[in-house]
Amino acid sequence: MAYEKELDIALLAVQRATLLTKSVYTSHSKGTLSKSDSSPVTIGDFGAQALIISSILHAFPNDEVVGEEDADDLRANPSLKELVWELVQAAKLDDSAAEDKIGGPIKSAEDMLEAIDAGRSDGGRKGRIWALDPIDGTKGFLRGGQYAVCLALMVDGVPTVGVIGCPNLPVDDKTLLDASVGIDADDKEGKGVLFGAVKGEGSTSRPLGPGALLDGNKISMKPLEDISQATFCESVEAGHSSHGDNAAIASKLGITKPSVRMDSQAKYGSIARGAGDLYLRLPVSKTYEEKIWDHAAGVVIVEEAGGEVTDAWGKPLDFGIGRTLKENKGVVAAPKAVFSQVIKVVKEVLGAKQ
Ligand SMILES: Nc1ncnc2c1ncn2[C@@H]1O[C@H](COP(=O)(O)O)[C@@H](OP(=O)(O)O)[C@H]1O
Ligand SMILES: [Mg+2]
Ligand SMILES: [Mg+2]
Ligand SMILES: [Mg+2]
Repeated sequence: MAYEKELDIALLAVQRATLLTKSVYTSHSKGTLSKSDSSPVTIGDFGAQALIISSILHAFPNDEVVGEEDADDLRANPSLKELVWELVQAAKLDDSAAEDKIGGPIKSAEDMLEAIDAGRSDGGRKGRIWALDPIDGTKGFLRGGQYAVCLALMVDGVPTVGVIGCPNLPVDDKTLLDASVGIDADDKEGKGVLFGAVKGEGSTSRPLGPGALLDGNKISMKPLEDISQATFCESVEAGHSSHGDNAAIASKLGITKPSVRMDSQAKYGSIARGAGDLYLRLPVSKTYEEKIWDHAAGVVIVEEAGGEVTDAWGKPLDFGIGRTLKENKGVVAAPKAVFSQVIKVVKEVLGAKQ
């Protein structure tokens, strides 16, 4: 299989990072800071970014990484740095051969900061660049909702390998989406899924536990004969995606089921395994640029499960122009068979607002 080693390392790296995020999820103190754009970041985000970048650079020392976070706040705040360092030291895979493949423990707190800062690549159209979202859906993570640890390898600007770890999603691929999946989520018995995909090779899911070492189950989007029967998902946060526009689109498509709101790229994983059908992310702000790490992994997983993903105007997402998708607005994902029907209505709704 193409990119077998990359997928293997990415699965193990995400697996290990979720050990850390799960311990923060259930802890009272999440060390939350507010970033310059006033979005939240926690000790879980920093710790997961350190672990994953150190895994990737151990296996592929010449690759670049575009990571969401940087270590400035930790360098300025020694006690916060110490908290993250304790978490990072505690996150270890049970299987020692697997742990060795991703380089074993990080050696020192300074190495940890350097690993976090190795995510400062500007991205681009040439070569091998990983896009990393150490915790996607940080607001969900803080609220007790869904969140995801997301990693993708882009080759010459094209998302080629994608891995998403969702500690709070039901492990069973057959669990259909309803409102309960998105709210009051936990990682108890029967929860935790690891999605993986390689371009041209299909998408899989497996249990997030020690499951990174098992073969994945093939997943695919649900065949949808009648679009009015579709279940669509969208962000919980109304500031991230326009609930009003999404609802207008659903209604024009004849969809009567209420939307399923959930945080993070758990939405991409869910529709890829047929638990829901459509993902609508209609822009709220005219100036916001979607970040490549919020979509790269999800796009490979949905495309390889039989879906199509474009922006809200039907334009292909361009991951090769830097850290953001600045030439795109919004995101729409749907099964190939109904994609043109969906995008036509999305354009009508957006066009009416111009
Ligand atoms: N105005 C905005 N429009 C769209 N997305 C936004 C946004 N502000 C923040 N985001 C992004 O929305 C992501 C979460 O998406 P969702 O709503 O689907 O859970 C955040 O990822 P992080 O949580 O990794 O910061 C953040 O990058
Ligand atoms: Mg963030
Ligand atoms: Mg994100
Ligand atoms: Mg994030």
